[in-house]
Amino acid sequence: MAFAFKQVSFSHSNGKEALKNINISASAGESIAIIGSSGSGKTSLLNLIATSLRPSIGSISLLGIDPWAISKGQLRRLRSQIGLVHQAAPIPPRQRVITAVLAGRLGQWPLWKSLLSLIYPIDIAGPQLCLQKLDLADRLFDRCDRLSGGQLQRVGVARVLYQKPYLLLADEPVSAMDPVLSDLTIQRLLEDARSRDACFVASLHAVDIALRWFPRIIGLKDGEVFFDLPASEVNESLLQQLYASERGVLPKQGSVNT
Ligand SMILES: Nc1ncnc2c1ncn2[C@@H]1O[C@H](COP(=O)(O)OP(=O)(O)OP(=O)(O)O)[C@@H](O)[C@H]1O
Repeated sequence: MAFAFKQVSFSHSNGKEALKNINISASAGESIAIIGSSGSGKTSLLNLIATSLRPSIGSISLLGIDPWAISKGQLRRLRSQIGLVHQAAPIPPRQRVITAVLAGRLGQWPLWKSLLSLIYPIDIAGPQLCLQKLDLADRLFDRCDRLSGGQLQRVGVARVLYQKPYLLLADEPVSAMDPVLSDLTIQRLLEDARSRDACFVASLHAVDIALRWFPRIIGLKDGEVFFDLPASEVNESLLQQLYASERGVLPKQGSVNT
């Protein structure tokens, strides 16, 4: 089992309950898209899998391990097997692209190697290959603040491809990309996960991309699992209900991006 949530609820420090009674699990090699309105809990869910957040209630198992019942050293090792593509890549602006990609393995390397990689690129071919897959190899030595939003997002994706985690998570990984690059990037992430039997979970606002590429779709609504279905069973009526606002105002027919 790649991950399992048992009766998990999560509240932010201000008391806002972002997730309620979540019971989901995924096997190695599975690819899942999380969809739902803004504020439905997608980022909170991914951050719980990434161990950036701890459940308020319930339990989580990641790669067969309870992350909150192990030592700090064991948690560090577990985290090195979990890769998260953030909504906005947390990359220092003056950093070179190659250094930003190398950072994917910081958690797997000894301290001396990690520190050295921040000063001197200790591997060039590895990051170059990851960037090549995303059509960005020509920017290897550029500074990150010279890149467009979509290019920077691809650096974040290249970093996780370089990391090769068993749990590959992505929070809106293609939100700043054009349709062609969005498809290419999602395809690359899926190929990478499948080739290593890793579990891939991505949150997406673009429902058409979710349905086109992912075999399993989880719809979150107001912090709860509204549906958890094969993509072939997700229809327009379910999507209308998923995205209906609390005041009952439905998006017009066909306005959901399928
Ligand atoms: N740091 C925080 N402190 C307090 N409340 C938060 C915090 N982060 C998120 N929330 C709240 O938790 C709920 C879930 O937020 P979350 O970011 O998980 O949603 P989301 O589905 O990822 O949204 P989006 O699609 O807009 O990124 C929302 O009501 C949000 O306002």
